[in-house]
Amino acid sequence: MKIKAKKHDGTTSVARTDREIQELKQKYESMPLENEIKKFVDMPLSQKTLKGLLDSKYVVPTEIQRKSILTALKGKDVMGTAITGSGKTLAFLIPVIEHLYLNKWSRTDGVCAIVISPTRELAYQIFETLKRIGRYHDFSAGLIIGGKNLKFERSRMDQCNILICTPGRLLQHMDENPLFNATTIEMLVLDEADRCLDMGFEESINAIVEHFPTDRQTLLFSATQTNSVKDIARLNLLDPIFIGEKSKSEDIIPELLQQNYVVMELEDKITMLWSFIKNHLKQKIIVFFSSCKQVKYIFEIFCKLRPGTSLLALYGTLHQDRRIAIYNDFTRKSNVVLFATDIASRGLDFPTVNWVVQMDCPEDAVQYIHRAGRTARNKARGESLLVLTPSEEQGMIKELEDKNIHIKKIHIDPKKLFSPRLKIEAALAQNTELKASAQRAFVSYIKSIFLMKNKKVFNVFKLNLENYAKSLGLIVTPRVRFLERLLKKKGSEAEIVNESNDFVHEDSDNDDDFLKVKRVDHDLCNNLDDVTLELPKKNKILTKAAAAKKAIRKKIAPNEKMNFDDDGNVIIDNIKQLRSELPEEYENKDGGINIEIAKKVISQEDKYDKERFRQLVKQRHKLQKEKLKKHTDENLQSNSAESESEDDVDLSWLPDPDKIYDSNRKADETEMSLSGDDDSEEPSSKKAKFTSKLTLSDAESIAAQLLANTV
Ligand SMILES: Nc1ncnc2c1ncn2[C@@H]1O[C@H](COP(=O)(O)OP(=O)(O)OP(=O)(O)O)[C@@H](O)[C@H]1O
Repeated sequence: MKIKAKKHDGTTSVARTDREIQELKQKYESMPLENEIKKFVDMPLSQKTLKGLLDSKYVVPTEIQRKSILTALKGKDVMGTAITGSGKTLAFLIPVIEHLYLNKWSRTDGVCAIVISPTRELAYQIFETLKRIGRYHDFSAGLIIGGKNLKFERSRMDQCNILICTPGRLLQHMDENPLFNATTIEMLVLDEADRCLDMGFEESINAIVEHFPTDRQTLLFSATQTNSVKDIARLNLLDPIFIGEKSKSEDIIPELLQQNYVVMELEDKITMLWSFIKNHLKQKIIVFFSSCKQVKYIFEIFCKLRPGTSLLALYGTLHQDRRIAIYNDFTRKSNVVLFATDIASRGLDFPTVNWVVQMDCPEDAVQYIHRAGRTARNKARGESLLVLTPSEEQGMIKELEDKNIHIKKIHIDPKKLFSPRLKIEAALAQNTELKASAQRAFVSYIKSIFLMKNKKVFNVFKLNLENYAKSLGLIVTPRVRFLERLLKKKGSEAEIVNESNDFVHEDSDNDDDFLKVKRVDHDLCNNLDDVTLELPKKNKILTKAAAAKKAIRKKIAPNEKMNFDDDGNVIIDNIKQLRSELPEEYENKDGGINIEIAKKVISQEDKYDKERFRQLVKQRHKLQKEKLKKHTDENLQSNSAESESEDDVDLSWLPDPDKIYDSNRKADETEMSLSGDDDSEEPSSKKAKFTSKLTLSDAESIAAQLLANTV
């Protein structure tokens, strides 16, 4: 009975799914108009999707969702632009889920949709949203980002129906993973499309798109526009539908975002930031800097000074797991300050951020919009503060106004500023690592300014480096070697400024490799998404193998050691001359190593080596024998001399030795027989002095000597 019920249930569920799919397809043919849609339930969406949306408290679609979901469900290509925080993620995730559902995609069918995001954090965030709204569906999804276990991803990738990836990592899998089959892909989504399509990811995206079928559906979303015509051609978009307006400022800046800027000298920025944090202890704040090293240093020093609120830091050189942990930590907390580089500027949706502070002037208006857009999301209030130096003010404000971004200048009450300078100096005096970190931050900021494109805004020679160093707690201004070298080479500041136009900043520990092409082409690097390609070649370390190869290539004969005698003639070592002919022949040949010949050479040389060793052993034995013979001859001579002297002396008056030594005779004989074969090098007379049992002849010779002395 139970089994029957199960079977019965299963059959109905399949039938119900089929029926729902049929109904949805019919609805697609007569899509409701945009203004008829008040809630998600008014859209032709599957029950499972609607349930997922409802669970996540998404009831009323935002404008971009209303427009683009309906268009995308019809299978059209979409280029969607809407202000930051307006809900673009759901605008593409819902059509993706529905496409899989309507086409009855199952786990065994392979990858159907790929969503590409320029940063790992954003990919992670999209993946989390997908998990929430797609929880009632049976598809599988995978997060493919750099810094994660490549092997694990590789083994699971072909079982995923939806992949959320960063471009570099996706390309790596496409190139190296035989399990990955791109021909099944029916949908491609680029989130932050303008960033994905700019020169940093250009080649990666081109290479990725090449693998995909051309009849796929493509959805592009961003808060800022792409170079549309060129990109449409690159991505093979087919009559794309443009959604979103581009000209008015209210279309790119959230309504409830209050935008301010303040002008101050570079050396006052730290004081301002410290005071700002102290005055906003109960708020959630993101502070943007232009380089990892600045973020790292400010985070370290402010942690030491304990401002009285939680501090976090997010930058690209952190380990991926740490990055995700910090992301989650900041999402969860409400009174917290996050110091970040621009990896946090695009797409990240941190709830209820009160303030965005841009400590370093953004590269351009687009970067300004994305940074500022981390607050005032989805019709919430938020404030942004841009900090400019006097030399940056005019150029940057003009650039923003050109994009219809109107921003209010404010002045900070000097009474509200508390300088942490003395505390910072004291902390640096005690901690050399912190001091080194400050020096790195100093240099990386100078580099960032030097490499910025817009020279009307950024001019490194207008900075007061000495005062800036002091504001970081550095008594001595660090040397900026690359500037010194360039000044020496070029002669004038103006020329240097022009030269730096083609490059932008990237962190580096080494002053020598600071010039890097803006935003590396990611297919060239293995799995990272924010690495840069170096232009000048580094001084290569010359390995022994490389030196040997060079010598062979240039036909340089290696040196040979020669020994000379006192007359200046070469000493020829006969043993060393023993060599087989094969190696000589082999050495004279050009070209690489032939393993087979090399083996033969080794075995031949081995024979000669053994022969050489045998001869050496023979020589040694011969020498030992000669030495022994010489020694025995000497002993014999001394014994015969003794016996001659015995004959000359009259010993008849002495007592009979046989009687005296009779008792010991046996032992003496034994002793003699043992020592008789002894080939030790000590003369027997000397040895007798040290033994208590003397031989007969020794005892007699001693007695004779004693007698001679007494006479
Ligand atoms: N229909 C909706 N109802 C309620 N909240 C929504 C709805 N759609 C999106 N949101 C919420 O709005 C916030 C912003 O959404 P999302 O991150 O998708 O914006 P975005 O347009 O992609 O922003 P960005 O341009 O910065 O990437 C999120 O917290 C999301 O949960």
